Amino acid sequence: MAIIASNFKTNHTRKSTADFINNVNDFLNTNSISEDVYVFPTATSLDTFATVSNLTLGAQNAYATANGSFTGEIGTEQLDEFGIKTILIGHSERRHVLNESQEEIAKKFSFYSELGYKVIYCIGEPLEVKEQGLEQTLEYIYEQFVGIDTNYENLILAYEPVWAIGTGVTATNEDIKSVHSAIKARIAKPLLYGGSVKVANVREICSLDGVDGALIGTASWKVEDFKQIIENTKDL
Ligand SMILES: O=C[C@H](O)COP(=O)(O)O
Repeated sequence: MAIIASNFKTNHTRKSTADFINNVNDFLNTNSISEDVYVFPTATSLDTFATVSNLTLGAQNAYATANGSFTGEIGTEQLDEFGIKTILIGHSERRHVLNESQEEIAKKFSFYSELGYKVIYCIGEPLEVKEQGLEQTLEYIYEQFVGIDTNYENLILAYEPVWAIGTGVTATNEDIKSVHSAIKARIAKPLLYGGSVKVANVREICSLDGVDGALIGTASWKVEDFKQIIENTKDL
């Protein structure tokens, strides 16, 4: 059974997020779909929704704190208000656009894992590393596990090559298989693929050996497309 996750990034309003969640919830409920589905809205659109048990709302990011003086950040006090117990950590845009260091990421991981949060932990290499070959790629990826307890029970991994994110260029099946099998050989955790997953290729990608689901940005933001993605990966 595939795990399907939608990362809204900086898209959707409170209203459109609520419409999206309720629509997906009705879809899962009516069609008795039991895939694990995650939605990561913006922090301002987090809310309490009555959903089926296999639809989970998560935070795209939060600071390693309950509360305090961290301007612009949210902590567990704000997440608790909506019962949010799932978080993305190490996303490529946090690493490469917001310049979060591995040390900060590891600190965040420790904080949220100690609280029992489900963590979707992202790893992936930029283009200049990929061009150096598989060995360098894996070396780069393994550095992203420094300080991370990969035995943590509530851990899901997501391999997202930076060059494939939001570019429309999906990694080839061979690329995905070689990186996934190497990571899987080291870490026995569910492993999602992310990077230009689309309605048309999601089933093929999620059927590959070592791929347990997909973390999707762009192609998941229209609710009809996201429902089609869920439909396309049914019964895998
Ligand atoms: O979190 C999702 C990934 O960054 C993939 O984004 P994308 O589907 O727009 O390439």
